[in-house]
Parts: sequence; structure tokens; C-alpha cells
Amino acid sequence: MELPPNWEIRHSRTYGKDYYFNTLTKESRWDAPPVGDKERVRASHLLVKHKDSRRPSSWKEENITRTKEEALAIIQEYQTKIQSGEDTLSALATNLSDCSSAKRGGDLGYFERGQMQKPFEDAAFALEVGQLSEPVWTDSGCHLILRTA
Ligand SMILES: Cn1nc(-c2ccccc2)cc1C(=O)N[C@H](Cc1nc2ccccc2[nH]1)C(=O)O
Repeated sequence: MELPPNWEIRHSRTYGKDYYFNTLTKESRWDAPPVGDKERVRASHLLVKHKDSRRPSSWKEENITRTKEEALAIIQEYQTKIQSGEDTLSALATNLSDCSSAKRGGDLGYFERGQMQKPFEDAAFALEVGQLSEPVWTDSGCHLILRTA
């Protein structure tokens, strides 16, 4: 059984079954600790909001009225430009993202599971470092995500 560093299997006489023990943190748990599951990732994103977004406003546009279909068409244009190498996600996000992270080229920093809206988290954690996502929908709008670490 492959275990992450510092974890070992111990036997509980009280309960008559094995458990997992971390010799470094002294944490114990009944279920096997995840191996190789990324504890945290770093990602940048480009967000295009629409009129039904959770907050249909941004640093760029006080009142966002585009439809979801229009937002997707815009995101797909950006996706093509990034995939072709014509533009970078960071450069496009700086000028065009409806997220306030635009001022950092879309960089959201490191985050763990449980911090971002679930569709965003699942997409980001499924990416390899350097990989660009397909369009991802959250309550905020439509995103392109680039995993950077
Ligand atoms: C999660 N987050 N980080 C920043 C951020 C990061 C670095 C510097 C400045 C702002 C902004 C946000 C944020 O939620 N922004 C929202 C839009 C948004 N919704 C998101 C959902 C998932 C991931 C990123 C997202 N960004 C907004 O501006 O309306």
C-alpha cells in the first residue's frame, strides 16, 4: 500500500483494526491519507461575467448585460488566441477579465480544496501545471483557468 511520507499503518487493539498514523504530525485517521493528491495548486484565470452572474459588475463594467451565450463566445475567442500563442492568459486577463484579480494578470495565488467555487476547484485540480482549461462555469460567470504551480 503506497502511503505519503511520514505515514504508517498501525493496529488498534481497542478496535481490532488498522489505522493510519503520521509519525511527524502525530495525526491519526481510519481512512488512508490521499497519495499524490495535490494539497494546493496555483492558478490564474480570465473571467467573463454575464447578466445573471452572482455579481454582474466589475472594475471594467459597472452593469454587465451580456448573455451567457455571448460570454461563452468571448471566452472561446480568448481560448483560441491563447492556444495559438497569439496572446497569453495573463495579458488578456489584465485587460479583459471581469475578476478583480485582473490587476495581477488573473493570478489567484495558491489555494486548497474548499476555497473556490466547486466547478472552478475541480477544474483547477484536474489540470497539469501549464495546462489551460476548457471554459468553466461558476456562479460568477465563464472562466478560462491556467494552472501555474
Ligand atoms: C477569488 N478571488 N480572488 C480575487 C483576487 C485575487 C488576487 C488579487 C485581487 C483579487 C478576486 C476573487 C473573486 O472572487 N473575484 C470575483 C469574481 C470571481 N469569481 C470566482 C470564482 C472562482 C475563482 C475566481 C473567481 N473570481 C469578483 O471580482 O467579482
